[in-house]
Amino acid sequence: MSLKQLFRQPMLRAMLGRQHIQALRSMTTQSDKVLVDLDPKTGVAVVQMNRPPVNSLNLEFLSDINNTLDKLHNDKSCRGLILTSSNNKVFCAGLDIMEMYQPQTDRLTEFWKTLQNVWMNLYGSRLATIAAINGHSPAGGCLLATCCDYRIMVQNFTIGLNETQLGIIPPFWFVDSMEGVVGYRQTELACQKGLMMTTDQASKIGLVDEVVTPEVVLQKAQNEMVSWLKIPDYARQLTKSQMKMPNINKLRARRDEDVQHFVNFITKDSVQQALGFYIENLKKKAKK
Ligand SMILES: CCCCCCCCCC/C=C/CC(=O)SCCNC(=O)CCNC(=O)[C@H](O)C(C)(C)COP(=O)(O)OP(=O)(O)OC[C@H]1O[C@@H](n2cnc3c(N)ncnc32)[C@H](O)[C@@H]1OP(=O)(O)O
Repeated sequence: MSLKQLFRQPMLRAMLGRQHIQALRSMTTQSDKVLVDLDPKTGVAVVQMNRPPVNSLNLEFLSDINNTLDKLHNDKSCRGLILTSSNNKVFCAGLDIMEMYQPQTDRLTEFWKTLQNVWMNLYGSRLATIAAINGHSPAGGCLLATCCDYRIMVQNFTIGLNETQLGIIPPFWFVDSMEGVVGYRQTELACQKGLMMTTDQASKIGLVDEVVTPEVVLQKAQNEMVSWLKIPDYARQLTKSQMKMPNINKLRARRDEDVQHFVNFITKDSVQQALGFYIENLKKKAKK
């Protein structure tokens, strides 16, 4: 959907109002892939991922997400962030597989470093963060959701860290993110088996906090945010940082090693072959 079409959507217009559409327009001049609407009254920013067709995370999109997070973190009026998608079937399809297939090493390295930055920036955000998961959320999409403080997901979609099913290994910080939400045992099951869970299954293990219908997902996220923002920021932020810093420091200490592992792993012939088959199947499935 084009930006013009997006702005014309009655639901979006009603939800945001004229003033916000204006703010959204001015920020989209910086990136049309990440749409931001910061409500000056509440301090809540709705951030819509908008990279058609499926919000897959390539280097440029990740950089845009990172820049958006930086801007919001530097804006003192901003206290909360709701992360969602402009595509009402796919929240985020995870990493752009094309970044990993037959890659140039420099770009692959930059890609992974940027993903690490996004993770640290969102996972450790000073803002109260809520994922309004309005579509499928595999792999890197699930990672973004688990970076947030709270998850509200629309029924009848799927979510999970499915890397092992693709013959790849979820990095330790993907696993740490998941473990922080659902605990060790459920993470072990979910990650080793590469489980893609339905919204209901994810809700049963606590991977999502609320299951809702598509029409109300953003309103529910706004309502939930009100309760988070009733807590004094310093108390909430310090509590969050106390809980999240150990994992962030773990990645900081092993950043270069993690990049090296990723590059070595992805460039293996066997992994390239597996990715090639996977892409072929995705394309076949998309054509059907
Ligand atoms: C010792 C230590 C070693 C460390 C090693 C590290 C290893 C690396 C770890 C990296 C981790 C990876 C995490 C990832 O995120 S990998 C990506 C995983 N994502 C997926 O598998 C999702 C695949 N997509 C889907 O299942 C579906 O597309 C969907 C999201 C459910 C949406 O379905 P849909 O029916 O609405 O859309 P569809 O027709 O399938 O797709 C439309 C077009 O989009 C293309 N596409 C889909 N997903 C991706 C993607 N992730 N990347 C790039 N392109 C994607 C799809 O091919 C269609 O394209 P086209 O129209 O045919 O051109």
